[in-house]
Formats: sequence, structure tokens, C-alpha cells
Amino acid sequence: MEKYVIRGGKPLVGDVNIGGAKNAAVAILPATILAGGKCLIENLPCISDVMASLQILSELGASIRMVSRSTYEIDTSHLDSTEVSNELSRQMRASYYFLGALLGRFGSGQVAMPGGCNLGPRPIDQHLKAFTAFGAEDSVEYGQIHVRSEHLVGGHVFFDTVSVGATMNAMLAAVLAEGTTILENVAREPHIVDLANFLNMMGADVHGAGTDVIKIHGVKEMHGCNYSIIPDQIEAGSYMVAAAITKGDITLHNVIPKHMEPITAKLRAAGCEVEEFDDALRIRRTGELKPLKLKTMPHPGFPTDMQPLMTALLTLAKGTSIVTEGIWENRFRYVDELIHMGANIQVDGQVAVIEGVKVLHPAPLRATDLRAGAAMVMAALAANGVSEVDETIHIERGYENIVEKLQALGADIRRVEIPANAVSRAI
Ligand SMILES: CC(=O)N[C@H]1[C@@H](OP(=O)(O)OP(=O)(O)OC[C@H]2O[C@@H](n3ccc(=O)[nH]c3=O)[C@H](O)[C@@H]2O)O[C@H](CO)[C@@H](O)[C@@H]1O
Ligand SMILES: C=C(OP(=O)(O)O)C(=O)O
Repeated sequence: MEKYVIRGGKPLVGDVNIGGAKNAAVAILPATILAGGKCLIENLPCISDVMASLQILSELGASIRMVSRSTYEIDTSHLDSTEVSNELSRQMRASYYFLGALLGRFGSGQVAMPGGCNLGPRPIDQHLKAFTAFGAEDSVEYGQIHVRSEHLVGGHVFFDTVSVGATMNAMLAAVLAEGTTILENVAREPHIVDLANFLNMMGADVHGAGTDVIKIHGVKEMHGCNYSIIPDQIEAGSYMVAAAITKGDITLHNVIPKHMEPITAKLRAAGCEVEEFDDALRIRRTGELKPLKLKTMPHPGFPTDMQPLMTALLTLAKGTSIVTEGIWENRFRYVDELIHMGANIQVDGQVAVIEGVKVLHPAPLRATDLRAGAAMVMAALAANGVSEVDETIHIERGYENIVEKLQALGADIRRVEIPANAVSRAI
């Protein structure tokens, strides 16, 4: 196991390249199953969720060739299994996309209950509702979810709640189903549009992604293609927070400024200057941080995955901020770690009231999940002195080369191996 040792208090300055979007990549990789052929996928982020997805594909029988660090050729012509192994299913949330893709191509798929960040209950009833509307049956036994259908047909689904995962899984299952599918009350995140574009490049007929109704005409077969994944909105937003919290000046490359708008608007309101270019953004802060009111919502609202990072930032704003979590029941578990650093935060249910403090103090910190972990790194970069962040395995599910990227911006951060005997003593 590893921890990050961070000596904070330095403004971060320079340029950073943003990788491909985790939440697009983890749906696009299972979607290659539908091609039954060769896909060349570019701009894949080098993160553990992507490595696990590639490993699942390989275990199902796909042949995989690494072309470069961020480009892989995946040939799904000859798969010989429709069951995803337990260990890999549980490593990440997005293993549920293998259900939709395997059902779509083979009429059967099995995965164990997916893992991912612990943000409170994470049901998959809306995924199963869509599969049922397409004529599939499901069973959940001994922690295994199995979906199957003799003959998949298009259907009309009105989702009870706006769900990224259910929208994408329904798309995966519907593209090869016979007839027309209409999905209403769907999610509109940039990764939904990216998946639709990828499916269409493979020969699918998907319309309306990015609005709240998606229409799909089932096609008889699909084929391989070359595709480049969109940049990661949340990784980019995290480096924007790094500039804001350290009074730095960072230019982010390989971003889509339009995707960043909900985050850019809030950071400007907090007193940062943000300049937009074609595929780059420059953010700097020279003055005081202003307090904010923000509520997380489905796209185009403020993304929940940025919530812990913004809360960390607002601990240093001059005045009272109110952050409301509108998506997840329990996404403030990390707040105690910030309180150990001297932050003044009161949480009541899904609302956090943050009284800004002048400084954060260094402390031993725990990455309770992926974005909470990133928030700890940001807080540690702002604190004068040495902090340590443990359980970095969560962070590396979603941030490629975070240590190296921060070092290149001038941060004093290093990865340190925790000796196995120290880990077993702590357990
Ligand atoms: C791999 C991935 O892309 N993860 C993202 C995805 O998670 P994920 O796809 O799991 O999140 P959803 O959009 O599905 O969840 C949104 C809300 O809907 C509820 N719900 C969801 C599905 C369902 O069948 N029933 C149900 O009630 C959830 O409990 C939650 O309250 O979108 C979330 C919301 O933007 C992000 O925080 C995650 O980073
Ligand atoms: C919650 C997240 O990821 P996952 O859904 O993969 O757990 C996230 O990316 O912030």
C-alpha cells in the first residue's frame, strides 16, 4: 500500500495535460463488446478502473494490444464467456456496464454486485427496469446479478430518477435489440453523449443524447471503429481547485471548456479568474476566496463528483458557504478529515455549512473514497507543513499520474510505500 506525503503551502503554477474521462472510458470499453470486431480506443486515462475494465475484456476472451499508454486496440470478435469474475466486478462501480453490453450482444450477462465509492445506497433498480422493458429477465443470487433474454426487443422506459449508469446501460442493451427504444428522463452528462457517439461510430442508430430523451433504432449488427475519448471534466475541475486553493496559476490542456462551465462559473464566483481557449483553460487566484452556495445536480448542474473538492476549497473562503449534496445520500463522510485540519464545517443530512478559516493545518488524512481523497490532497497542498494521505488506492481509480502531474506544477508531494507489517498492525 502507498500513501502520499505532501508538504503544502506553495502556489501551484504551470501547465497540466488532462487525461480521458474515466466515466466515459468505463462505459466505452464494455461497449466494444457490441462491435464483435476491432476497435482502436484513444485517450484512455491510465487509471486502475480502466486497467480493470481491460482485464475484464481480456478474461471474457477479447484480444487486447497496447498501442501506447493511452491507446489500446481491442478485438471482441471471439469472446468465450459472458460472466465477469467476482474480484474484478467488485473493484469498481462501472462493472455494471458489462451487463448491458453482454446482454445486448449475447442475450446473457453476469457480474457480481459492483463496488466503487461508498456514497450511501447505490441501487441498480433503474438499470434492471430498462432491461425488463427490453424483454430480459434478471436474478440476483449470492451477490451475482444475471440478466438474460432469448430475444431482446426495443422498449419505452421512463426512468424514475435521472441516472447516469441506468441511461448508459439501457443504451448498451438497446442498440442491437429489435425495433425502437425510447428512453425518457435520461441523464445528459458529457459521457452520455460520448458513449452515444461511440455507439454510432460502431454502426448504432442513437439520437438525442445530451437531451432528456434518447431514441434508438435497433440495428442488426455493429462493427469496429477508431475513437478518441473526451477529456475528464472532473480531473480538470480538480486541477482548477488546485490552482484556486494554493493561490496558483495553472493552464489546463486537452479540456472542453463547454463541459467545464458549471465548475468555471462557481470558481469565478469564488474569486478566481478563468480564461477559456479552444481546448485549454487558464485559472489563477490572486485575491481572497469568496464563500459560495452550491448544490450538486445532474448535468448541466454542478457535478456531485466535484463536491468534496469544492468543500475543501471553501474551508478557506472568507465567510459562510453552504454546500448541498443533491445526488448522493452520504457524500460528506470525508468532512471529519478536514475538521482535523482545523476546518469549521457542520453537516446536517445532505447540507454542509462551512465557516471559512484563515489556514488549514497539516494532518494525517484518509482518502475515504476517490473524490474525497482528491479533496484531501488539495487541502494538504494548501496547509503549511507536512500532511500524509492514506488509502490512495481510491484516488488512483480516477486520477492518472496525480503525483507526477502535481510535482510538475511545483507541488512537494511524493508517493511512499507503506511497509506490509505497518499495514497489518494498523488493521
Ligand atoms: C462510473 C460512473 O459513471 N460513476 C458516476 C455515476 O455513478 P452512477 O451511475 O452509479 O450514478 P447514478 O447517476 O446512477 O445515480 C444518481 C442517483 O440515482 C440513484 N439511482 C441510480 C440508479 C438506480 O438504478 N437507482 C437509483 O435510485 C442513485 O442512488 C443516486 O441517488 O454518476 C454519478 C452521478 O453523476 C457520479 O457520482 C459517478 O461518478
Ligand atoms: C463516484 C465516483 O466514481 P464511481 O461511480 O466509479 O464510484 C466518482 O468518479 O467520483
